[in-house]
Amino acid sequence: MAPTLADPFHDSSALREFVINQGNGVKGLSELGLTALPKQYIQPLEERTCMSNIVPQETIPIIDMSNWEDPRVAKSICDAASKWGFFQIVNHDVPIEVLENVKDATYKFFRLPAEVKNKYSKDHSSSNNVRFGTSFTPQAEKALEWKDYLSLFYVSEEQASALWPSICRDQVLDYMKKSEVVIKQLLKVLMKGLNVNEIDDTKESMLMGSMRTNLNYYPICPNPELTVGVGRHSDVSTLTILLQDEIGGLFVRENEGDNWIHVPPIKGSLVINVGDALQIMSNGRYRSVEHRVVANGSNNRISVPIFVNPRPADMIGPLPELIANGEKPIYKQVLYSDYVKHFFRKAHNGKKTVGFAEL
Ligand SMILES: COc1cc(/C=C/C(=O)SCCNC(=O)CCNC(=O)[C@H](O)C(C)(C)COP(=O)(O)OP(=O)(O)OC[C@H]2O[C@@H](n3cnc4c(N)ncnc43)[C@H](O)[C@@H]2OP(=O)(O)O)ccc1O
Ligand SMILES: O=C(O)CCC(=O)C(=O)O
Ligand SMILES: [Fe+2]
Repeated sequence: MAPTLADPFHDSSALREFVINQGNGVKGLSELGLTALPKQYIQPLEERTCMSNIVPQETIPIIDMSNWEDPRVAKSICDAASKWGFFQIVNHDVPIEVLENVKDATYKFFRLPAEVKNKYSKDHSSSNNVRFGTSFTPQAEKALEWKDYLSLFYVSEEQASALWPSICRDQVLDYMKKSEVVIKQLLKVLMKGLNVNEIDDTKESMLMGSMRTNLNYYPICPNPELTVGVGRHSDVSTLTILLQDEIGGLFVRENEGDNWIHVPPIKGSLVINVGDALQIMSNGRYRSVEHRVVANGSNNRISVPIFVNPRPADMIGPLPELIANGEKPIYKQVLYSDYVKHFFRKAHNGKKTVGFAEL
């Protein structure tokens, strides 16, 4: 039964019950028509987005992928990965219908009744490879985040057929499959920029041996200025390929300072960012940069990142080619699954995860 509107979630166990245990998520909270944000979502002042720190005149690079092998295009990709850690690509090979279909499928999944979505929650899912959840790591967070998600770890078509929700399975598989071409193009260019001219099977596994797609849903929020959609973090991936809708709200940190730059939605584009695994493998030459998502008081927003990762059992560290060239390693070898577990066991705290691999 839904709680009444007069201070319905003063008691945190009632909030947990409604949002997490019953699978209503923040979408369910939003649809109750609350007039004030429950206190559990109020972020400390320093974590809220302050408009005076937004630099409206700055923008991350927009790169046309139609001539990706042209040395000037390749240079702009490597420069963007070193300077910004973020860029948008246009004229890539992922068909627009594939992108529209996965966005439609995302809405369809989140419109399912709570009890159906809840079959995929941490407590009910038959596999760790499919997880419906809310916030980031609710058990470790002092303040919750205003986001629900479905996370799908790809093992095989057979496993996806058996375990993934049928309402979005084919559209997510198609998006992942069609994105592989551009992922390989980007990795080829980025490796060449490090003088790594051959990507053999071992290297390919380390760069893109496992993939996870998240469907993110950020519902309308009663007091968006008091909370966040996603707190400051860097991704633990090699690369992230992010599809966002037309609403906007993703911000990227500029040069480790206090300034944040908006990533404007561009129809048909994909946002690319370097993750911690590539920062570590490139010995810091490519940067995984902090980003965050604001909450929105007027519109629901969705995004669909594909996290391109090493395999959980891979040891990652600075690439041997860089060290053989006389470069001093700044990271040690770490087991990727240890790195990921470290990330998920604590609340979002900016760039601190990479400290786990520092020498
Ligand atoms: C959710 O909001 C997010 C997510 C993000 C994500 C950013 C990324 O870069 S995701 C890419 C992560 N890497 C991978 O997908 C590699 C593949 N990972 C795995 O196969 C496994 O998770 C493992 C690393 C091998 C660990 O397996 P296992 O030993 O069986 O342990 P698990 O129970 O699977 O997980 C350990 C611990 O982490 C939590 N966790 C794992 N995956 C997720 C997930 N996708 N979403 C949420 N939480 C996850 C899990 O709950 C476990 O915690 P316990 O408390 O149960 O110990 C960026 C920003 C966001 O807001
Ligand atoms: O929704 C977005 O724009 C970004 C989400 C994000 O940073 C993530 O899921 O890691
Ligand atoms: Fe992210």
